[in-house]
Amino acid sequence: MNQAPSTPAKIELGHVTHLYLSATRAFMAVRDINLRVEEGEFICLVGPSGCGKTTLLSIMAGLERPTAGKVLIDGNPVSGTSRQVGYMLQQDYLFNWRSIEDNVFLGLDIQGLRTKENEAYALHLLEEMELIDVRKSSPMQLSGGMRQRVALVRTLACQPDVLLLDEPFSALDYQTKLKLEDLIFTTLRRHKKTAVLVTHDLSESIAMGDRVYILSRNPGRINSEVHIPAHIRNAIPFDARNQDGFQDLFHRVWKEMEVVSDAAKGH
Ligand SMILES: Nc1ncnc2c1ncn2[C@@H]1O[C@H](COP(=O)(O)OP(=O)(O)OP(=O)(O)O)[C@@H](O)[C@H]1O
Repeated sequence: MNQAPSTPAKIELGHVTHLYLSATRAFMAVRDINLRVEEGEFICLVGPSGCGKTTLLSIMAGLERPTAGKVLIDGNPVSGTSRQVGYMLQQDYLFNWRSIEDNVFLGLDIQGLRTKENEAYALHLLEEMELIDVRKSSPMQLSGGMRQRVALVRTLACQPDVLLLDEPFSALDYQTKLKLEDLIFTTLRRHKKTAVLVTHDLSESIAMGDRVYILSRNPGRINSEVHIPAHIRNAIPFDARNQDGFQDLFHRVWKEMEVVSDAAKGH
């Protein structure tokens, strides 16, 4: 992770500004965002509602083209969606009339990647996620946590290098969320993925991330960046929360959030 600055970052945003334009107004969602995510890093974006977290993920995914600034993956400009980047959302978007396996294979079909080899890889992922026994079931028969695991398998089956995760745990009960955090963390590490997680849960951001960016809003800007020490970032999220220094980091991020939230209210 300590690469020379000349090495292209896995993801780089340089002076990114984005305006949403409508017939009557131009709204600046984010302004002058600079960030670098190295290969294999896991970074988290936190900040008050409306600070532009989802906008930044959409820009990284190539779904939105920024009004100004550069967006690079491996040093190459992002000009649209690519199979190199996987996107996972709070909602799982599974089709209830298709089996779990067929939902996963559909992801491969859409990307034009349906080969015997990739099907076998998808089944291997279903096995890793302890879903192989339910592969012929309908998503309707699964719990919320299982459905999110299927959504993750569908994303990983296309073998993206980069995973963009937009509040993937927020619709789950607390226990399921903690288990899924651990599973996703270990899976992404094992497969050496680069990840960007958007979350409102500060504890989750510290437990999962190598670094946490705290954004302010109106317009969205990076307010600060917190580096998570190795003994916390290398522990699985559940254990990370019990490591020395975790509470201090939580207070630090909490205080930063208060600053940006007060600023947004005009205090
Ligand atoms: N398509 C759009 N058209 C106009 N404004 C938009 C559009 N999408 C987002 N916005 C505005 O841009 C700002 C940033 O939105 P965004 O969804 O990126 O924030 P967020 O930090 O992800 O919010 P939340 O935490 O509530 O999900 C908000 O003020 C939002 O209302």
